[in-house]
Amino acid sequence: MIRIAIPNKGRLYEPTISIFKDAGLPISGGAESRRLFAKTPDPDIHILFARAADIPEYVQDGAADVGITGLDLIMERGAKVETLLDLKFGKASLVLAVPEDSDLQKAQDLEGKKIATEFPGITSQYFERLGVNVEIIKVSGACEMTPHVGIADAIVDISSSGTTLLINHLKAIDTVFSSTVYMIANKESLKAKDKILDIKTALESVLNAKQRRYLMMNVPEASLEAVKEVLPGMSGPTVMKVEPGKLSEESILAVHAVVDADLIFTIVNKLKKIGARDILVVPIERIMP
Ligand SMILES: Nc1ncnc2c1ncn2[C@@H]1O[C@H](COP(=O)(O)OP(=O)(O)OP(=O)(O)O)[C@@H](O)[C@H]1O
Ligand SMILES: O=P(O)(O)OC[C@H]1O[C@H](OP(=O)(O)OP(=O)(O)O)[C@H](O)[C@@H]1O
Ligand SMILES: [Mg+2]
Repeated sequence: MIRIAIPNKGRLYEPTISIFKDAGLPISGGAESRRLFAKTPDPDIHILFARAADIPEYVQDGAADVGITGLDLIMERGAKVETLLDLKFGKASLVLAVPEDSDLQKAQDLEGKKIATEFPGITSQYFERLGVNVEIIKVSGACEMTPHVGIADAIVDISSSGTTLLINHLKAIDTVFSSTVYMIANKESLKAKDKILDIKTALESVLNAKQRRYLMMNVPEASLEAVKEVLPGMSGPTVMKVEPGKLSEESILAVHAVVDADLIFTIVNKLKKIGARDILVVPIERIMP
């Protein structure tokens, strides 16, 4: 049996549910129902809902074999786990920020100052690395308020859009840590349970697919070589003969290819110019190389 701990609420909940669904492991009976456990279509794979911040510990201790949570939370706990895969969502930075009218411009200017944070571990490592002595004040929320009430001179806090800093008249002067969500595993479980790597492969296939599109088009046979030049494809395009219709004797081929999502705009324009038509761009659910 494999137990996967996933966030039970907050920003990471929905995208985690969604990637498991796309990976072919839809989770039935979500955390909205206040349940602690849920099932997947694989009778061997069970879900445990937990606070994102507690997941590194659960995985380290073996309460869960696999966990999905933010790299910042994993580092903060100093959890001894295997980091298997960057899932690329839940992007956020831990930034060092000071009041916007402050003269403090860089970490070195904070010698002897007070820093409020929800991440004392990562923050103290950051200042130690720079050889700057600071006093760390641990808070458990509303960190942005602390410089304005004399509790701290600066903060290290999560920033994503930057809106919260702006509203609270703070400016970031350095990035302390960049975080995304990771799949982690218990070290012993990883050695004993092969299926953990199958789960990793399934999640990886969803990430691969997100960056690609399936392109379908009809091409006059005479344009095939030109079309092939435009299509970078994973391997060469698939080419199929289209049965001639009643109205046209022209020899038409159906061409299919997988292409990089970032290149779609350029490629489709080129294809139109060299005679491709009936072009369809389709999302892909998973790609297993
Ligand atoms: N804008 C953001 N604010 C806070 N955390 C974020 C943000 N974007 C991504 N994250 C990541 O989400 C994780 C924190 O998730 P958590 O569920 O603890 O907080 P939350 O989504 O703010 O929920 P809540 O604070 O309501 O419990 C961290 O790994 C963090 O890096
Ligand atoms: O750069 P932004 O997009 O504004 O996001 C950053 C803010 O979001 C988080 O707070 P959250 O809303 O989770 O409230 P919390 O402090 O109660 O966790 C985080 O602690 C910052 O305050
Ligand atoms: Mg929060």
